[in-house]
Amino acid sequence: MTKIAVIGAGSWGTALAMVLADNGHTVNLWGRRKEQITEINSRHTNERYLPDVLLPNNIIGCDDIGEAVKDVETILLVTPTKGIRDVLGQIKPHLKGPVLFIHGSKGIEPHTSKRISEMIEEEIPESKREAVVVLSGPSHAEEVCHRQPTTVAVASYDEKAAHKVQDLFINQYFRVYTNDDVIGVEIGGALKNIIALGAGISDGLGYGDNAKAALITRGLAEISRLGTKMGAHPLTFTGLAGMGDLIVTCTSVHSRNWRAGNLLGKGHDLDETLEEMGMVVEGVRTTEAAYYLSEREDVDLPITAAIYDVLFNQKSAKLAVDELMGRGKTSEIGELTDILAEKLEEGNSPF
Ligand SMILES: NC(=O)C1=CN([C@@H]2O[C@H](COP(=O)(O)OP(=O)(O)OC[C@H]3O[C@@H](n4cnc5c(N)ncnc54)[C@H](OP(=O)(O)O)[C@@H]3O)[C@@H](O)[C@H]2O)C=CC1
Ligand SMILES: O=C(CO)COP(=O)(O)O
Repeated sequence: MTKIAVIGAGSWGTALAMVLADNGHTVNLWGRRKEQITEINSRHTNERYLPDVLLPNNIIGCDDIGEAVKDVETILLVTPTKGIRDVLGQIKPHLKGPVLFIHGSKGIEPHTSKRISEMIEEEIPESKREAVVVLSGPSHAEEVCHRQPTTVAVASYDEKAAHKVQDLFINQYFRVYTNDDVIGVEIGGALKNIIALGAGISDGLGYGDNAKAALITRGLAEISRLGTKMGAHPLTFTGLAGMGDLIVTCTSVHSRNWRAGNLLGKGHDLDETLEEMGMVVEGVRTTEAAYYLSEREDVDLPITAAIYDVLFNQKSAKLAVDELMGRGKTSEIGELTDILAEKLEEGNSPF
């Protein structure tokens, strides 16, 4: 059994710590608030993030990040994307030998447009990294913490590391698949949050299931286009980190992105919405990042652009939907096949 540091004691960090603890590993769960760590160690609860859940005794709360990562061979990062570089900076001075880095966060950094694995590679010297593995898929913490059947993908360029992480997490309620498409798994997990905001907006406006199915499907089309252009395997988007996570995030009341979108669709502005949520809504910053990626990669992302205007340019949600529906005529898969043809012509086959 292994000793693992989980960095981020929010809903997802705590739920993943529970999976690891159920598998017999000792988990140092780091959070930045002393009172939360005292609660985890004395009452074995994390009421703010996972109400009414009893945590296994082999989860040890730490508010000192140096203590949390001391003598561990594996570090799982699960803070919101905006905190990733900061925690990596705090961890770095404490690393003695190479460590296996896993991350379960879903986002892209605005302005740099970096994926989280790229941030890890930038912040942690190669000599201190055994490998980087991404964990993503349709997995609401609220269900995982009740040990409800859940599936995820773990992706790494290092096949052995992906299998190691599969072995760390897999159990009877948490089934883990490996994948070697790091770009696809990260892009799918991050961009589905934008589409979930859109699904929430659509529901908030009172539109029905047809509109939601359209958003999920055409959302998947634009995620696949951007991801494939960036070097992902297009089939990854039909899998757990693509279609799987889109379905769960666009249709579940657990989704913070869907709930935030729902408030926006009902007429609340962005500040009111984020204040009401009180938990991370990754889709907001990821919309900004994807908007710029769309320009950089020259890939049309009409739903993302519409949501960008609703979030940052005060466009009314109703007008954004009207404009999306009134766009010029296009074919369903033509743009993706053009991207694939271009890749093949350049000798950059994603297959
Ligand atoms: N919740 C879920 O079901 C899932 C979430 N994810 C992803 O996991 C990541 C974390 O989400 P989740 O756990 O749900 O978020 P929560 O909002 O539930 O919790 C966020 C946690 O991160 C801490 N935190 C916030 N900002 C920073 C920062 N700048 N530096 C360090 N720590 C910080 C918070 O601390 P404090 O309490 O002190 O504010 C809190 O412990 C996100 O990228 C999300 O997309 C992925 C799959 C499922
Ligand atoms: O990623 C998630 C489920 O797979 C969680 O989504 P939210 O951040 O929208 O709650």
